[in-house]
Amino acid sequence: MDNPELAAKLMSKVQMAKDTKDEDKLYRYKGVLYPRLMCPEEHLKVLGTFQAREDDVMTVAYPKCGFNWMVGVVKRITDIIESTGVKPESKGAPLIEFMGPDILKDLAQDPSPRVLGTHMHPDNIPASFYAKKTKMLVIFRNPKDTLVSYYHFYNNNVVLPTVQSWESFFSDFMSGEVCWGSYFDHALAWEKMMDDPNVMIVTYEDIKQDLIQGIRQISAFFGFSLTEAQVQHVAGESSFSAMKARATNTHGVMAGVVFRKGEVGDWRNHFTPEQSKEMDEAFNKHLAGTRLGAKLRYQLHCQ
Ligand SMILES: Nc1ncnc2c1ncn2[C@@H]1O[C@H](COP(=O)(O)OS(=O)(=O)O)[C@@H](OP(=O)(O)O)[C@H]1O
Repeated sequence: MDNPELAAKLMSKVQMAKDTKDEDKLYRYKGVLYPRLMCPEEHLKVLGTFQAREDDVMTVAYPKCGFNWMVGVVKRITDIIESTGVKPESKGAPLIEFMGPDILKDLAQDPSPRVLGTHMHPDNIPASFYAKKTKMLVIFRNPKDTLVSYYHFYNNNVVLPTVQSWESFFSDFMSGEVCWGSYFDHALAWEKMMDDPNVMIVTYEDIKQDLIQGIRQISAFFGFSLTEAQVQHVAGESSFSAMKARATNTHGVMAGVVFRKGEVGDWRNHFTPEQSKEMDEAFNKHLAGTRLGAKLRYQLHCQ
């Protein structure tokens, strides 16, 4: 793995998970479930004091919406900036809620631009990101594929409890009883920020359809100017197969857990007609008529 410190840390979490009972793996903080081994309460408690910078490069996503993909893209873009002499090295896992007080202290010394990320609900992102007007790239994904990806993630990730059944996970997801809370709560909160010039919302499905255009938009949003050849290079390095091939280096023991299938529409292999209808109704109830709902092109990808 590129980062031996991160590799060792991930390995130690895996070991700890093996010694932890399933019922102890999650806990609730302010009403929302979180994975205890990755972000214990002391991590969440110090988040409020996080000092963001105006030039932090921030990626935000509800779990399983394509966070690692976008972080991969952003890292490739900042690597290019680095190699032109603007930026020295960047560190491994960028989720601020996984860091804890010591790593956060070190991070304060890191040179800009820092590549950061979070799965936190927008209301729980440290206030300094909003105060500093830090640019935030948000990736969303259709809820049916998000649910399927999350189901496999729970089952393959030792830090999370194994789910009892597909049916029970389906119902937990629908009621928001999963880590980081309800998909719909996150979506509705971002919907309110669609006009914020410091927020850019993209969808997994649109980026999958046109990665090159996505990279052009993302680099322009963060104020990085790439040549067309550099855009093509980043795209080549950010395809699912390229990222999966590098995953043992970039994600250590989590490689196979994070880079699973990388497709649009896998929900068709999992959902019963009744579950599909239930999700359609939930989507209509929460997101029909919203701009984020339209952006997700639900009818195209989920019906
Ligand atoms: N390069 C690329 N192209 C297409 N798809 C990709 C890519 N990288 C990751 N993925 C897929 O994204 C899903 C994981 O989402 P996250 O990274 O948000 O998961 S996490 O919550 O941060 O663990 C997960 O989706 P599923 O395969 O459907 O489970 C990954 O395979």
